[in-house]
Amino acid sequence: SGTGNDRNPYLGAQFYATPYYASEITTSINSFKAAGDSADAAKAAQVQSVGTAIWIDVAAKIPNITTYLDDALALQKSTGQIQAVTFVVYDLPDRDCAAAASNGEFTVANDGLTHYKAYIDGFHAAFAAHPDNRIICIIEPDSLGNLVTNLNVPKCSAAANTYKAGIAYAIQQLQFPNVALYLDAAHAGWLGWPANLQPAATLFSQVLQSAAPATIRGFSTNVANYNAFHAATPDPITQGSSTPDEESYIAALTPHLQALNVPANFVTDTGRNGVQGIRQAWGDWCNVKGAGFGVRPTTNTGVANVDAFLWVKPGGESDGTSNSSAARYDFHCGQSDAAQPAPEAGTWFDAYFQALVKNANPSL
Ligand SMILES: O=[N+]([O-])c1ccc(O[C@@H]2O[C@H](CO)[C@@H](O[C@@H]3O[C@H](CO)[C@@H](O[C@@H]4O[C@H](CO)[C@@H](O)[C@H](O)[C@H]4O)[C@H](O)[C@H]3O)[C@H](O)[C@H]2O)cc1
Ligand SMILES: [Mg+2]
Repeated sequence: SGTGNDRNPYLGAQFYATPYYASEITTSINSFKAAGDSADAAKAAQVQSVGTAIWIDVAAKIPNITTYLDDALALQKSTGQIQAVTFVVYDLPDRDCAAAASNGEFTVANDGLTHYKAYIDGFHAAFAAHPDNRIICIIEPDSLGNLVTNLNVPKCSAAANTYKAGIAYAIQQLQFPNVALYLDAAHAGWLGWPANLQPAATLFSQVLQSAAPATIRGFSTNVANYNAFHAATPDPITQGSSTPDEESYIAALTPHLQALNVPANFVTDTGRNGVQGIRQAWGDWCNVKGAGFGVRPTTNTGVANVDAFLWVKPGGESDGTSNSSAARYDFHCGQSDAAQPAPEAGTWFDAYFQALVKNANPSL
């Protein structure tokens, strides 16, 4: 199809490290230094050069796309190395419909699809002006997962058509020779269950048919989650599942996608999966205590149809507030395995970042 979806976009490229994440980390470097912990301060400094995805979670951040692409282009020219820049498209109306922590700015009731299309048009314009960058988009984490398992949640069922139309529009508008798209496929503990697997593949296929002839590179898994890619021994919480890790989930999903002629390449988030056995239940997702940075971004995944391990969720940015009186409080963020006190989703959680550094596996 002559777009960036025809090949692994990360091959031969550096994983672009954003100045923004580096600046957030400076806060924690200073915390380590203030505690006289120079060793961990040095480890934290290493993380400043690890590539993470850039979450465009509000329309006000659309100008950032150009800022980062210009910065990455300058870096390409000065180093002679291609910089793969990964964005997360994350602003659907009634976003995060089965939770409360990451509710977005648009609603279906308030003409959300119109606003969402304008948001996507902002990506289109920025990408059209940057033909020399290597660009990847992770499209709408959790969204289709919610349409597979949470249509019983009124907010999800009411938003279903808007999610599908919005995602199809995004796929159509983000077709460029230098852009690769990965649609979010949740994770092993969410859609890996036999009851969810075929419905997920069918839904992905339907969305792609509505976007045709526009296409994607494949799917992202484990975004903002903690699952092992390859678990030496299954985490107890996965008891009874035939897909106890991301590798087995991807292996199980792939034939369902191939049967529907849907591209079956993947990227998996390893940004917070260095430590297993830390969750009380597989559904626990909020600021899980004991988590550590996982395998650094690489194309050496060991699996032919897994293009790369990425750090999609920037470790250290909160999953959600633990303040039970806050508007966006979600009870998962107040559970026994959730680190507390935690700030609002997306804001810097210094203590959590410090723990990710200490618990990193492989170690920093
Ligand atoms: O034995 N069996 O055969 C069997 C069969 C079916 C079973 O049921 C399955 O159980 C699973 C595990 O509880 C559930 O998975 C959880 O679903 C939640 C949404 O509902 C997800 O939460 C999201 O997480 C995101 C970050 O990942 C956040 O960004 C986002 O804000 C947040 O909302 C959890 O990750 C995810 O782990 C499935 O729905 C459910 O169908 C269970 C057993
Ligand atoms: Mg979230």
